[in-house]
Amino acid sequence: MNEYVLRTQQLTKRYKTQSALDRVDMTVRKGTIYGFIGQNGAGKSTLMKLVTGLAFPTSGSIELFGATGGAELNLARKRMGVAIENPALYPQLTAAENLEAHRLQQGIPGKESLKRTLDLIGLSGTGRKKTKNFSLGMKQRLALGVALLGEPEFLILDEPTNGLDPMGVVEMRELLTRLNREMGITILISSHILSELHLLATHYGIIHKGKLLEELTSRELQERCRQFIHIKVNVPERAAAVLERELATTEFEVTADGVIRLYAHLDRPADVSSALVAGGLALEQFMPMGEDLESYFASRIGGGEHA
Ligand SMILES: Nc1ncnc2c1ncn2[C@@H]1O[C@H](COP(=O)(O)OP(=O)(O)OP(=O)(O)O)[C@@H](O)[C@H]1O
Repeated sequence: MNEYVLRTQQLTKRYKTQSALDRVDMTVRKGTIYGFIGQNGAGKSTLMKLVTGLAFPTSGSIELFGATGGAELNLARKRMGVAIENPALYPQLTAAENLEAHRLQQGIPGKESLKRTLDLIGLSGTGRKKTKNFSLGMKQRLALGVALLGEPEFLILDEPTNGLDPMGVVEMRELLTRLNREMGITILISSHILSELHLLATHYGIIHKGKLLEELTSRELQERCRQFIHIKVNVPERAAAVLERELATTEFEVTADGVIRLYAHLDRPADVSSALVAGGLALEQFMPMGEDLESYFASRIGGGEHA
């Protein structure tokens, strides 16, 4: 899919001497869920504020639905729903009353959007319960509801899973997945925890100290975090033949230095080593390896320190 919802070019924001965003080229394609990952202070909120018009760039450009500036860009912003930082929820009001207050503030016609939105965010059963008595997960979903009132094509969500318990994270993930798959809404979502966006995001951008270090698809991330058994033997070609013949697998690769990475039989390491030894091979190294998501993230931003 090559239609862009958002593209930034060399987008830069400086606060006095502090550089919050440094020449960021970001691309969000239509229909995707873009996970924007970075530690606290990395620049995630700053980018979102620039895109939504809550702050102005020092330099660089923003293209939203093909619009690049002035009135055209402001018009394009109307196709966007936004939840950045703490949402302005009124604690004394119910979920429906909160939505109604925001509907009026945003000038969205028609009350019918209230019921539809409440159903969508799973809060239609909360009746007279005041928002102050909601769980954090419910408050986050209500904030999402506010962003959904204007039936946006593009949602920008700043850390909507922040502070949620694992169940809350799953609920938010399911809801966002539904919005994306069933309603075709493109989503830009930030988090400082990569694994929270796992199973949700289709694309990732990793930001560190204001610089976008990398953009990659979830498939590329999966490949990079793939688990394998690292095998070093005296005769790699014979080991390859043993794996194919005795363990009926071709899911391995032999690296240039003769190390085998076996991606299958990860749950049966004893069977693998026995087969190799029975094939007359001497095992020099044999260990499970691979990065998990968080260590991949740490290795990327660790590298960024020296960039
Ligand atoms: N209004 C401001 N004035 C001065 N510096 C700011 C301002 N807003 C942000 N910054 C600085 O810009 C940098 C990026 O901040 P930003 O809020 O974008 O990070 P973030 O990735 O969203 O992190 P967090 O999750 O903590 O919000 C930080 O160093 C921050 O201190």
